[in-house]
Amino acid sequence: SESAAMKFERQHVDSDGTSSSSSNYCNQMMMRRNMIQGWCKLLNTFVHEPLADVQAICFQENVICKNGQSNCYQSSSSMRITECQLTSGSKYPSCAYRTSQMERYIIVACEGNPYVPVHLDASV
Ligand SMILES: Nc1ncnc2c1ncn2[C@@H]1O[C@H](C(=O)NS(=O)(=O)C[C@H]2[C@@H](O)[C@H](n3ccc(=O)[nH]c3=O)O[C@@H]2CO)[C@@H](O)[C@H]1O
Repeated sequence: SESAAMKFERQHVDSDGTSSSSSNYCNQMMMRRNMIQGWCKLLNTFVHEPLADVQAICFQENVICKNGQSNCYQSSSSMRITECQLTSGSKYPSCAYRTSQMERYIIVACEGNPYVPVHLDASV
């Protein structure tokens, strides 16, 4: 089955994707990355940086996670991201997203050996 690290990459890493201004980016990507499974995910961030740069965050600034755990890390530089936010009129299985391209510091939770991102906590 899919590891937590692989799930993180599927859900959050789109290195080649430009933070495309196409308003359809999120509608396409949420489907393509299999995130419309049973319900419409409220919010999902895609990061447009090389995988190695995203993995390196696990060795950057240690911060407290939203859930109180201490295995979260904030990127030391801002990153190109696209935020996909569910629109109010959405009804599963037709999940419609608003596509917002941004530059943000991202906060990930890391686990395992090798110590890699397993969860995207927030962007600031
Ligand atoms: N400290 C930890 N250490 C290790 N693991 C930890 C830790 N914390 C959680 N997990 C695990 O991660 C798994 C998971 O899916 N968590 S999730 O909160 O639902 C993911 C959020 C994120 O996908 C998305 N979101 C959110 C904000 C944003 O800016 N961008 C954005 O995309 O929304 C989702 C809901 O918020 C779950 O198995 C949980 O146990």
